[in-house]
Amino acid sequence: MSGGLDLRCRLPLADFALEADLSLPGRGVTALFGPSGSGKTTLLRCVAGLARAAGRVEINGECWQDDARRIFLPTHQRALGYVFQEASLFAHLSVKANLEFGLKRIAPAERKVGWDAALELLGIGHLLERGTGALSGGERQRVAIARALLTSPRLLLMDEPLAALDARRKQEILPYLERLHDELAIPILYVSHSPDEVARLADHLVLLEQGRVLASGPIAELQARLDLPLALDEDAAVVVEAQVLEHDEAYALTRLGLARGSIQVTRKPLAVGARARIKIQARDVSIALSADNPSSIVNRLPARIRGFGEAVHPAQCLVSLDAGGTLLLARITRLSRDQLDLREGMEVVAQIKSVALLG
Ligand SMILES: Nc1ncnc2c1ncn2[C@@H]1O[C@H](COP(=O)(O)OP(=O)(O)OP(=O)(O)O)[C@@H](O)[C@H]1O
Repeated sequence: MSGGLDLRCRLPLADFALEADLSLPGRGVTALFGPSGSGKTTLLRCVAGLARAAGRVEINGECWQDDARRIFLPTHQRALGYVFQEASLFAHLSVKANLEFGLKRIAPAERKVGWDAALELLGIGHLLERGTGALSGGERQRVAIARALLTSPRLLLMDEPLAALDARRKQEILPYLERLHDELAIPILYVSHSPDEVARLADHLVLLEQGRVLASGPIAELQARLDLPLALDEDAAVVVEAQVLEHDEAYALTRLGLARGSIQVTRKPLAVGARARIKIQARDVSIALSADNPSSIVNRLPARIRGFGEAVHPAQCLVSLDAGGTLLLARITRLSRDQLDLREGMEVVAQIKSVALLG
């Protein structure tokens, strides 16, 4: 395999065994998601060479481990950046000196992320002369990420980088992480417990359970699957990539284009043509048999029923829908399903009551 991340890791520990075979995209953010103790950190440690799993680790054509060929690069020979929950900066050095430490590890000819680019991406140019003790938690984390980037990694490992921050700081730092995602070609493996973070940042999702891969795939596909725990969450939702088509100033609405068709959201300060990631919760999607009936719901998309699943509450069921290539999840009552006589393959209208713009 030349492109992408090829991870085959087997690591038996005392009461736990990691067994992961993953082929992941070579760019963008892959989120590792799963309950506490499912093996997320252990997998990152195996990729970093900090834990000695059996198997193979190949990053966009660069081999870091292949037992069959007796290759095992020690961590310091793997071009990776590792960002932890708590930023591990050198306390006695200024921000600038911390960053220079990252940069100096790489010969100038091999640098892929320049000094100015890293400062700009993380918005930390004004902090250079500060001591690390004079930084907020969010600033510390941005400096730690910039330091990791200055080592020009071929892979960035992030283990719950926002977990130690309060809600406000999290919101403050998320836009910077989104920029990394949009502007860098470096793939990111991102461990998180937070469905919100995952929805905002991830392109690809790996669900882990007890050391095994429950599912791996594009985020929208996994979120719409009825056989995975994600669909059972009270806040179950799908993310949808959309594009700003136009603004309707008279009604203060913005129209977003989907794979096919479009939806309208309250006026957003976005340029026409800009990409927008939106989240549609299962509880906000209802189903009608046709679009003929007048309704106050603005967003109504023709859709085909892909299947039904059980919901947590026995009064409800889940419906997976394909609205012209956009996958949606609806949570409706079983009573409505039977009264409307909904069946797999049926053409219906998905009515979307509310859409959240992420970011
Ligand atoms: N060195 C070790 N020796 C024995 N068991 C270990 C070792 N390291 C981790 N484990 C066990 O492996 C399992 C997976 O741990 P890991 O930290 O990878 O999970 P996680 O999904 O990252 O969890 P969390 O979300 O709580 O951080 C746990 O049961 C843990 O106790």
